[in-house]
Amino acid sequence: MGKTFAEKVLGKAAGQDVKAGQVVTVEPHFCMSHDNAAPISKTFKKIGVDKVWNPDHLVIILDHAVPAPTDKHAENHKIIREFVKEQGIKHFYDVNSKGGVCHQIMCQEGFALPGLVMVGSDSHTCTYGAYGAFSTGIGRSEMAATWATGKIWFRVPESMKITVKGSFKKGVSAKDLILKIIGDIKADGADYMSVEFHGPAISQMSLAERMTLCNMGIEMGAKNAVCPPDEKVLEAIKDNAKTDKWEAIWADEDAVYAKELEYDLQDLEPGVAKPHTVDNYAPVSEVAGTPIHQAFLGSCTNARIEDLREAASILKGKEVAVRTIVIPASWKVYRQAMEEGLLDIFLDAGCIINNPGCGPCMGNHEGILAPGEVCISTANRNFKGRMGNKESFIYLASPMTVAASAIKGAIADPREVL
Ligand SMILES: CC(C)[C@H](C(=O)O)[C@@H](O)C(=O)O
Ligand code: SF4
Repeated sequence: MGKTFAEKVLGKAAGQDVKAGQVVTVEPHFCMSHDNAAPISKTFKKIGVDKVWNPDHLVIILDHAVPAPTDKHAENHKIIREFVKEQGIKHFYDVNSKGGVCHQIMCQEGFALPGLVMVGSDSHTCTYGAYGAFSTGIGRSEMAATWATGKIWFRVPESMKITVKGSFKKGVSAKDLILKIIGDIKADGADYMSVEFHGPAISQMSLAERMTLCNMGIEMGAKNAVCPPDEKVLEAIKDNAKTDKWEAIWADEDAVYAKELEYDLQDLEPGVAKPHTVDNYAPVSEVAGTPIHQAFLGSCTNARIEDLREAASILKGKEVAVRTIVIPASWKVYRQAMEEGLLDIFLDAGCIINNPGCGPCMGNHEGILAPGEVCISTANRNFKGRMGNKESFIYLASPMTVAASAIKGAIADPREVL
């Protein structure tokens, strides 16, 4: 009987033949933390060991509130810098022009690699599945213990196979697909499962699109989400892989799945997640005309160069009707957008551009909403209070839908402006 991706990768890491349901202990390859490395370092100290098991396996990226918006944030960053120095951690991305949103940096800088087991103290660590890694978010105490021991246990997850065929129609993108899937199976539809994306449409997708899909795996409860490590992945990592310990691993043809779903992109239209849950799906046509006060084009879900290009294609030569905040996923993306003239398009349209980081995605700074305000956002969560105020409303959508809505001042179908 064939094996799933999760069974193969965790089996390899554990050095034994494993099946879903079995518990394994493995050494994760990279352990990612962001601003929460400060509380993790405090827990780590309490464990009673002086040094992390291997500083080269730790990656720390400041992104959640950068530059520090309050003295509390500044103190956190200071604690992290001291810890990084004390432990000799070389993979540290401080508040400078090499950084950006943690998940973007992990993929862009060659940490996300096929067949690696990776953990992060952030729920969207599942993003690295776009590069064929088994990657998952863990809690802070668990991260502290992993830093100390170099070990973590997992129950090998059951798997869900999502096969996608067809190609995106004009104005429709990977974000519309993942919002639709989550709307169909709901926030707990893939609880503790390894979600594998298969099919010809996935091969056609860029790594940016695959990252958008895998990024939102956690919003349907998945343990991890993953795409095949094909030629596109191998090409992307060939010059910057941070280790040679990776291996292109994929599920067997005859693997056994707990659940199987199929989507045809021909049937897909632009969609949104309505307030206040990510699985509250509606086709954009159903909510078109809803007035908005702010548009946000950013976050680890949708702020790569491909996303910015799509938004710019709609904003070019137009003017936004509401405040529109653009935050490229990293400084590398920022620079590329600058060179391609996209930043000029955004500025000419009246958008503002903030420094790469999480920005207002989880309500830390740079775009908090007022009571009663409505925001359309390319991020991945729309829970009550997520952007800083419990009386505000967030619609999640694709970069194209966000751009079209910014121009209208109300939720709009991008197909009407393209
Ligand atoms: C702050 C962090 C732990 C959190 C997460 O785990 O995802 C955040 O990034 C989010 O998107 O809600
Ligand atoms: S951009 Fe948003 S979702 Fe992504 S890591 Fe930052 S806060 Fe979390």
